[in-house]
Amino acid sequence: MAPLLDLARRQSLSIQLPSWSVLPTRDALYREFIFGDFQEAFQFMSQVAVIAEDMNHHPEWFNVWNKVQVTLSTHDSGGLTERDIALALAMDQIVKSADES
Ligand SMILES: C[C@H](O)[C@H](O)[C@H]1CNC2=NC(N)=NC(=O)C2=N1
Repeated sequence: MAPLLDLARRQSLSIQLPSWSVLPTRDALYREFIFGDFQEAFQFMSQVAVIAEDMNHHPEWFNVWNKVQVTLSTHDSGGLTERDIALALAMDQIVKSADES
């Protein structure tokens, strides 16, 4: 079972994951992604799905048209672990690559 992030690591999150926030109500990362349309949003979700399966670490997400609201937490550990950071970074990389293409 992955260990929960320690305080120092939590304090680094705002630097490493500037587009994400830690929810006040639970130990989880949150980001809302906004795309041009549903097709782009779903394409993003499809790309994440492959990575999530590879990592065996899955997002909690909600999609309405061009928006994807993502919450990340490690259920087996009951809160934030390095696995959540890794998946968040992977998601950021997908949209960063898309923005640059
Ligand atoms: C059985 C399976 O390996 C576990 O349930 C994995 C799957 N994906 C997961 N995803 C997340 N976010 N947290 C987990 O603890 C987790 N555990």
